[in-house]
Amino acid sequence: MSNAQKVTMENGVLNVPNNPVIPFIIGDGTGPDIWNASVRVIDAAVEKAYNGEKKIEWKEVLAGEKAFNETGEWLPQETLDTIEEYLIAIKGPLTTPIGGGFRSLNVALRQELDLFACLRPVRWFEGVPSPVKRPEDCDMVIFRENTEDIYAGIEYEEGTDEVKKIVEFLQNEMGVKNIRFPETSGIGIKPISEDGTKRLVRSAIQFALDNNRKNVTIVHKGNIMKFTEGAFKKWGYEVAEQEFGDKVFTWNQYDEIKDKEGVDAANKAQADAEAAGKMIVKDSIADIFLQQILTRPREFDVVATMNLNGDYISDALAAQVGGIGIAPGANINYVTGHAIFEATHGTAPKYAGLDKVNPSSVILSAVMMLDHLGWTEAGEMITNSIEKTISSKVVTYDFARLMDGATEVKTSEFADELIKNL
Ligand SMILES: NC(=O)C1=CN([C@@H]2O[C@H](COP(=O)(O)OP(=O)(O)OC[C@H]3O[C@@H](n4cnc5c(N)ncnc54)[C@H](OP(=O)(O)O)[C@@H]3O)[C@@H](O)[C@H]2O)C=CC1
Ligand SMILES: O=C(O)CCC(=O)C(=O)O
Ligand SMILES: [Mg+2]
Repeated sequence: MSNAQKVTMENGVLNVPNNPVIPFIIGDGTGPDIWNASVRVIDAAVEKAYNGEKKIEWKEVLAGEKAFNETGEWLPQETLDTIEEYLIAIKGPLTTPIGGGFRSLNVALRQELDLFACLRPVRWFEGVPSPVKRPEDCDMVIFRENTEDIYAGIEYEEGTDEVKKIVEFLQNEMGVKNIRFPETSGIGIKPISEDGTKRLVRSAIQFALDNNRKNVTIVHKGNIMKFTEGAFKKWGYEVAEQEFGDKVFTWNQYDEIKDKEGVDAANKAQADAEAAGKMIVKDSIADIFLQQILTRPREFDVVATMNLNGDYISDALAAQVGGIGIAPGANINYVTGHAIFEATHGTAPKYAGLDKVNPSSVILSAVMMLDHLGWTEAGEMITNSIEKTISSKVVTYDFARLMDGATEVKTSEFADELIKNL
């Protein structure tokens, strides 16, 4: 008889039984290849780390093509209810059609379950091929706001009655004169709120303090989008100063001191704060940020940003440490405890069913999940095995094409190798 039980959360603390039920979504495209390899590695690590005393009871829930084929719905309510009930889940990538069709199921899962923080750690593993000279200098954690921004899906298609109404409202009631081609524009709306910003930046700062990270950078395009991205910066600094004032020093405080007392006083205030062990909270405009993470990655650590910036930054930083094949992530609501772990990459449809792509992103997402559950020994075992396997140059196609003397293996064979090296 199965002893499987739910993971629960009480007073902000997760309660994890030895046989937790964890729902999983297999994913579209390369999802099944990756999942079938990953689950073997996760189970083997848990078995070995706890001598069989702990075991995950996997519960499949449907989304995407498999859900549509079996139920006629892309994201059945039962899937949302199950994840709501069992708290922690893991998923493969899901396809989103471009320019029409249904809206992103990945985004829908995040919004429906209010998983407001998309956490994407970016670090280099010894031996992984990278386009930069010193990939080891890149060690960052992205906190991407996951429920707002243009991802809220408030968009009106060119030529429709809806867009006509919006354009007329903007022109007639709001005095807008600069819609360049009003007859042929589609319109998207970008909501960014104080509540949404503050809960995200609060989580990022708390994470940075708990994990002894060097600094938090608020990344925005506030010079152009003043009341959305600019407000994100303002509210971000407010959280930092009002809620973490004894633990952080902000560049906003630096600027205020500089304006009143001059640059020397501001430099001294920052130096004193750092000497007192305070963490720096700074900000960067998104375009220059994308240059500086390449040229001076050591200056950045935890990154707090909005949904679209976070999406771009995730893939750009992944490239720096070896690519999207080794880029894990988690979508978390720190208040309710709900979390869905998933890779940064998508379904890579051209490789679907070929048993070819790198499963490391999903496997490392599972490591994040094991750490989140407090099963750090199993997570560490997997991380060590990935390092050992890559160092021995046994890798999937994405790394093999960039490495001299590599042995290219299939997704399933890479998993075999990881299990052998646990
Ligand atoms: N969270 C999610 O579920 C996400 C879903 N998507 C969806 O996925 C679909 C495809 O999106 P697309 O823009 O092509 O992006 P993808 O991330 O799916 O793939 C782009 C490229 O990245 C490389 N890649 C992706 N996954 C792996 C892997 N596991 N191992 C090695 N290389 C990998 C491949 O590069 P190469 O060609 O160089 O070999 C691939 O062609 C879209 O429908 C999109 O909406 C996208 C992102 C996230
Ligand atoms: O939902 C999608 O199709 C894309 C999502 C995405 O790019 C991401 O989560 O980084
Ligand atoms: Mg993306």
